[in-house]
Amino acid sequence: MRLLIVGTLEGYITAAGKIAMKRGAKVSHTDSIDGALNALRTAAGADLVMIDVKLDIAAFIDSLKSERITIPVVACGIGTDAAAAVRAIRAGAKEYLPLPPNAELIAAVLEAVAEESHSIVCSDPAMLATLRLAEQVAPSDASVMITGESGTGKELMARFIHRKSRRANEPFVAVNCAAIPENLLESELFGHEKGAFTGAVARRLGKFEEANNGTLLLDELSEMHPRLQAKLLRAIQEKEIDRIGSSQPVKVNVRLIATSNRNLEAEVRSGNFREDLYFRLNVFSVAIPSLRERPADIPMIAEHFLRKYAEANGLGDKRLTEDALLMLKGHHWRGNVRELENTMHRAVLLSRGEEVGPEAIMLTSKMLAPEGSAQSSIPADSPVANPFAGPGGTVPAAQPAPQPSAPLVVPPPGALPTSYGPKGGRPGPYGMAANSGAAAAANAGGSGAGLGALIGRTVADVERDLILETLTHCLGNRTHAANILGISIRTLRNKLKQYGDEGRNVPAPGNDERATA
Ligand SMILES: Nc1ncnc2c1ncn2[C@@H]1O[C@H](COP(=O)(O)OP(=O)(O)OP(=O)(O)O)[C@@H](O)[C@H]1O
Repeated sequence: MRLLIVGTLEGYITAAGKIAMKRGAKVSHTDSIDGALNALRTAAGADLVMIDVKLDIAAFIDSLKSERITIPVVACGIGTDAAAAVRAIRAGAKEYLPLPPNAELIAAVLEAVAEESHSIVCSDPAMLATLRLAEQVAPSDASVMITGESGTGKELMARFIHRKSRRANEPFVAVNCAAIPENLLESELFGHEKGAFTGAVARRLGKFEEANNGTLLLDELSEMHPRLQAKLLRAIQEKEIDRIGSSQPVKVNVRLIATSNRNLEAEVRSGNFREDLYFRLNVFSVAIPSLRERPADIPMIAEHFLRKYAEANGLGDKRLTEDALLMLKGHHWRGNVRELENTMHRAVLLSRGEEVGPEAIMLTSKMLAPEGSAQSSIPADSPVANPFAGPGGTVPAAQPAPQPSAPLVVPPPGALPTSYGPKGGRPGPYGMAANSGAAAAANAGGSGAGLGALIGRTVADVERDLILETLTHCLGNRTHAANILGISIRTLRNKLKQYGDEGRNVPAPGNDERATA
């Protein structure tokens, strides 16, 4: 969940931001409406805007509409100013939150948005069986290892488990171990005391303490340096952490979920990953099948993103033709759901009228992930490809897969009293801080128009241009560029390092990315 705070919130920015971060949100801030529009147009994006009621909310919402950016806007002001609240709601704000910020109210708004943006759309028996397994283990405090190819929905699954757990009302905190350099990751996880190292100007709590009583997701754990693996193991065993520069251990109560798109057993065998840590984290193993292994999900997920991006871009209803559907079903989805999402986003922008045919479907993965690269699949015969196998085979066997039935949208479990029963409404109207339609269309159109000009160039050459162009388009924001490209941030960083070493001009990280908590 990305929250953008706009304006001064009467001096309560820090308080509101802290509450939101405790609930797992990534918070960024800008002073003005122009700054907010810039952030939403370009790299940073957001899932929710909290705006000071004193700013011109009507003008802001008009600009969003005219640029076809769909995002929920919540106005914030001093509680007693009823007239301002009415004005804000009339201008199009979804809610009015009184200041000083109230933790429960902010949590409720974040949950409502998350409910829309973290739905798992599925109908394939393989995925339904995996979900049932995740639901079974969620209420326990056991550590869970979620494996699966890049972009299969591992983080989504981690959130699902958290929301189905007894910790659902406590923070969900995610750390991407691949995105943070090793020397910063230690302080990110365990925190530091003032003066612990140059630049440590104040005490900072780490993610373990932030996630206290809740769930900590260690994303792309396989990338963690062995020295930190040892410290992590101690934290798990002793249930306490040591902030850098402190000799006073701090007790923590955290449920750990780890993800990896590498075969961690192979990493253990090759000595890159500690076996004891692997067994500590892999008490229960949930392997998400790739899209290729759950073909029945493809039409549903494609339709889901078609609706989402048509709505985000202010376009009318769209539907896929049979030919387009066949094309999607037959594709080898390297970037998995994320690649399918980007494909449907492009299709929405390229198609005219209600029907989306094959001409609007631009499949790019072959250019992005050569065989054998870090992005490529966990082999189907790998132990981690089996959803039901934990270390030592201790995991209860899965129930027989249900028969395919009506398509299901699995909302976050907090919203779901029983199992993953069908949900009436259309999935996910929120959660798409889409770029402006015009910019994205120009982008998509550009890549389509120049295909002839690519002949004669090497794949590596084209890949480099695509990556650097996308990064420039995203004003240097690595996370956003990786999302658009359908590759992991680790792969993007490796590529950028290579281009830098080759003397290419690599855009610096964007301001918003640096500012994002
Ligand atoms: N079943 C699904 N229904 C709807 N959206 C999905 C589904 N699975 C994945 N997504 C979407 O695809 C994108 C990638 O999902 P997510 O980040 O959870 O994958 P991941 O496996 O953690 O990725 P990575 O390997 O890069 O860390 C997200 O935008 C997510 O919302």
